Amino acid sequence: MGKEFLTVKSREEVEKLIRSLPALGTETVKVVEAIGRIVAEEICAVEAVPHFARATMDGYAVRARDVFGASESLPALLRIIGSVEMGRAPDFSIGPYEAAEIATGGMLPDGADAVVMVEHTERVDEDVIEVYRPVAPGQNVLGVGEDIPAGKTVMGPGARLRPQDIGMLAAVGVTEIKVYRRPRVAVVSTGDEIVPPDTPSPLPPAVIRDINAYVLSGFAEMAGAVPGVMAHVVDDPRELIDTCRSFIEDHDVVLVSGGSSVGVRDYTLEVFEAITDGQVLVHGVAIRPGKPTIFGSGRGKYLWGLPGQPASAAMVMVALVCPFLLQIQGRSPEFPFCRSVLKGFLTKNVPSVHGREDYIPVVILPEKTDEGFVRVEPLFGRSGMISTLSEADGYIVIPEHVEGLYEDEEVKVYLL
Ligand SMILES: Nc1nc2c(c(=O)[nH]1)N[C@H]1C(S)=C(S)[C@@H](COP(=O)(O)OP(=O)(O)OC[C@H]3O[C@@H](n4cnc5c(N)ncnc54)[C@H](O)[C@@H]3O)O[C@H]1N2
Ligand code: MOO
Repeated sequence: MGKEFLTVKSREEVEKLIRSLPALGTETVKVVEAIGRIVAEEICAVEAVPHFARATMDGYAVRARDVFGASESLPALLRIIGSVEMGRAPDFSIGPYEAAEIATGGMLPDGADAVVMVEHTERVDEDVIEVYRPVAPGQNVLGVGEDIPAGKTVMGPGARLRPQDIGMLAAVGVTEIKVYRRPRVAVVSTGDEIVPPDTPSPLPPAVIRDINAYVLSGFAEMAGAVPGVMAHVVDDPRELIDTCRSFIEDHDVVLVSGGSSVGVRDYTLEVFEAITDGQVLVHGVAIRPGKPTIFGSGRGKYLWGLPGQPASAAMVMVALVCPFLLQIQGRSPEFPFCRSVLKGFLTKNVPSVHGREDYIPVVILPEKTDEGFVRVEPLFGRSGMISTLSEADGYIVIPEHVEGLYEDEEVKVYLL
């Protein structure tokens, strides 16, 4: 394969390719350690939650028919026959015109079908209460299986576990769960001009501190991957091949930034061909920034070559690499990647070229329109700048065949 972009693909074509990739595999983990993980099995509730009728208010367990029509002027009189202990099944049952003290979460005694709140009663003496309000059957009670019916599927493959889902699993007694394996991602920055961030000031001339390794690793972690090694190699094909070969041994994915273009010192393509036995699936994508993106796979491992310009590399992460990382974790990804989506109106015209999908950083202005919609200010920084992205709240996407957007046009903002 030559050094030209022989196979520039549309973003949709690359998306289709990514969506066809299998998940890496599964592992069983403790539920308490599973926050953010993607579920790989179906979990059913073996028993109902709760498995007994529980009070949802502090008060008295009663038979609803005994307090029917009760009021301030005509209270119902009930005899107290006991007190429900928390965590224990009552050893008595409620008969006609009887009641038992019960706290929120207590088990309803047999015979009772409702709870009257303590504030709607008055103690007449040791054994008798007056009830001033009626209750309907089931009122102030959580019935058997009302939270989770027995046999219900509580979680299925592809779900991302949030704290509330961990709680659901705890409620049904599931303490271990099969999840998809998280990809381990190594990041390699290339370029003779790149020095580590801890290089003290004043920097020698013609060098810059490594930005991309940190940006790429951070995005990979946001997409659920395990950040692995970060390294820098100079522009030497042998060294890049050796580094990638060694990293791919104990990582699933290697991201290489820089050297993806067609310059004489751009070796990434050669490296990919050597490592993936020629399985370079993508060399060039019709997105801006990010055209010189390379993607290859072989023997269940993946290599991405990203443009060196920091803003370009970051945009390729959100447009393609983060969705890819979700796909191989068994989660059907959204394209592009973001934390959430917001709609708003543009404050300015945004030019775009036909034939490439454009990713443009934006800020959300603090003041809203009269109708309460957010105003979206495009940032026209250059790809070589990191400050634009750091300032941005998110980005907008202009489709491939649209030549720009107008001021006041409605846009979707992908928040980061
Ligand atoms: N004649 C042409 N020149 C360039 C073209 C083109 O089409 N024709 N495309 C430009 C675009 S757009 C991009 S993007 C870059 C892609 O270049 P490479 O992927 O080969 O990346 P490099 O040349 O290695 O680096 C580009 C730029 O980014 C800086 N860089 C690289 N790595 C890092 C890092 N880890 N941290 C911070 N900055 C980094 C590097 O110093 C360069 O300034 O090519 C354009 N040129
Ligand atoms: O194509 Mo470059 O990736 O715009 O910045």
